[in-house]
Amino acid sequence: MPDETVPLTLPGYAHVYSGKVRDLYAPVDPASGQPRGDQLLLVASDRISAFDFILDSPIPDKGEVLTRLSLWWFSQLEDLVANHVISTDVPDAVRGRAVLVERLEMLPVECVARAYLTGGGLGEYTATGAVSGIALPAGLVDGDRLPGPIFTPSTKAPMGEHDEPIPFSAVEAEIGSDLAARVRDLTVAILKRGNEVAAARGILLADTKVEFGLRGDEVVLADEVLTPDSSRFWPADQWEPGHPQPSFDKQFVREWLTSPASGWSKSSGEAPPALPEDVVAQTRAKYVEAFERLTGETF
Ligand SMILES: CCOC(=O)Cn1cc(-c2ncnc(N)c2C#N)cn1
Repeated sequence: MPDETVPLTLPGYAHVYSGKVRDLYAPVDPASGQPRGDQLLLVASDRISAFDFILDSPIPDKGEVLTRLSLWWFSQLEDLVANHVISTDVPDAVRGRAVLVERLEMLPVECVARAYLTGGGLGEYTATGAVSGIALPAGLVDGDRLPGPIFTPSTKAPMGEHDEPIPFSAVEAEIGSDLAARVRDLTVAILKRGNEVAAARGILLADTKVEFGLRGDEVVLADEVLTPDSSRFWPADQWEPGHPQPSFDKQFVREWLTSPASGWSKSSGEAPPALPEDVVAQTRAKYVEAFERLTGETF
């Protein structure tokens, strides 16, 4: 298992940035020896995060499963929005879990849409009756489906910090009203389409986070799209509003980490212990199941 904690050395590529579970590289121009300014290599690791920690136990194939799922969604969404994908012809060391993408002028907004009320959105609703300034019907409980997906943007917080919810007016102030309306409408449409496809396969997408960049005046979908890392995946057959829903992909991890068997406490502030092999295997199987159910392909 490669060491997932440090960026890989990829001959011909310069490391640009590491997120919690993905790393960004730039191809190096052989003539100048400088990183190219027009392309990036987006590499998904097998790292998994839970309770805001990056766990010591990588999940084998997670990077490849989520990369292939994101690529499938990009193609499913091409009628709605252009995307940044150039090629999957990438170095052998990251084959299957990396994508060569067009470097865009990224918009400084985490574009979140919610089809169900939970997490931070539920907290805001409980306190104010609204989410991102959007008033919602009274009496909603954790896990309730919203009348329709709503746009609930956030700031792009530095690594390790939580994104801050911002009202639509702040997005307009940041990127202008026209562009704000375009990314709002696209984000909602992406989640709507995602749930149309996923519901028929027994999965509910409670919410999702997408990122857009600009290619001139054109809004282009970047980053990853509708994966279990960017969206809450819920098993449809266990959906029951009124309490936190089980996660399609992270339930085994969460249940073991919060069980006496782990010897760990969420409130301890300490890093969680490594996962037992069976929890790793069950979690891998859930990522593969989500991929196979949604795409109809065999991993
Ligand atoms: C470690 C992973 O970090 C991210 O994916 C966030 N991020 C995306 C970009 C980006 N920048 C220009 N063009 C793009 N096509 C992209 C993309 N995707 C930068 N950070």
